[in-house]
Amino acid sequence: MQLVSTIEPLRATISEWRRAGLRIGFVPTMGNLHDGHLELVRRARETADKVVVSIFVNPLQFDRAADLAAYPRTLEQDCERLGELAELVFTPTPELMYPNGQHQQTKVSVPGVSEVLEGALRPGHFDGVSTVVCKLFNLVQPDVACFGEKDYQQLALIRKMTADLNLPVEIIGVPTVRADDGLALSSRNGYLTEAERALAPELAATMNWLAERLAAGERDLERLAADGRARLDSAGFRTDGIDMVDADTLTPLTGESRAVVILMAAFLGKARLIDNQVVAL
Ligand SMILES: Nc1ncnc2c1ncn2[C@@H]1O[C@H](COP(=O)(O)OP(=O)(O)OP(=O)(O)O)[C@@H](O)[C@H]1O
Ligand SMILES: CC(C)(CO)[C@@H](O)C(=O)[O-]
Ligand code: BAL
Repeated sequence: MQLVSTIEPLRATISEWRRAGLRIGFVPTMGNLHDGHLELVRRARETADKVVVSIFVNPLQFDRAADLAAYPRTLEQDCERLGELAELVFTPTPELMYPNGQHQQTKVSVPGVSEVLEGALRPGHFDGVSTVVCKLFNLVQPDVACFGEKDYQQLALIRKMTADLNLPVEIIGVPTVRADDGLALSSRNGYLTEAERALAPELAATMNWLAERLAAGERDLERLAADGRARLDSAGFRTDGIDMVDADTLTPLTGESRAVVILMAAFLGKARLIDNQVVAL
């Protein structure tokens, strides 16, 4: 596996692969790789000849400075975990990605989806995500890119950006990888104390409970969200958001809606955990 941190050798390798007619798969990450990330890499492998993984803790998408400072950076361990699963790992610095500083950077902003739900809770977050992913797509020039369904709204944002800008990249969504007790794998799980980690599966359990009630025909969404919030808060979480919206449009349910997505976000100690589940209507 080739480790590259500047643009010139990245472009040289990509050009060589493209000239040889090889199909390039891409998995953007912020590092601290776990089995969820490896599943994305395996999925990319299935469809591509060469796989590129980027590891970049993108300052543009952090709305809290403390969150950015604390974010785990474990490059050596990440490269060991990847082994030969990827041909190239791209690890740019913030200076390389934003040479004129973050304020002077041209931004990509996806209307609608970037502003609601998680976008309203984390101002500027999704503009940071769409901007960095667009730049990474231009650098890596992948045929296909894999994103986790765990970040449901992010996946919707990337799909819309790719379609709206006619980017020649196929986007694949990969189902959430979970620990045996149901907790969605996340780099931020590492912030949990042992006691908090034992409590953490309650987030998925509460989500499943809401999903069952929806599947059984309950439609009072305000009541469901309030019940979910009460259950999480009494278990020791600080609920940040529980939303139930149209799974295709991320807007309020209508008579036309085919499925609802439950979007959960809650703080547990220092960690902000998210999860989601789609329920057919
Ligand atoms: N449990 C998981 N299952 C499947 N995909 C995942 C999982 N966790 C993260 N991903 C995906 O991996 C990609 C990189 O995500 P990222 O590096 O932010 O990891 P993360 O574990 O979600 O970290 P964070 O705690 O910051 O959210 C994204 O497409 C994300 O959706
Ligand atoms: C897609 C991404 C790598 C962009 O920085 C990030 O938002 C993530 O890790 O999900
Ligand atoms: N996994 C989404 C990236 C973030 O939380 O900043």
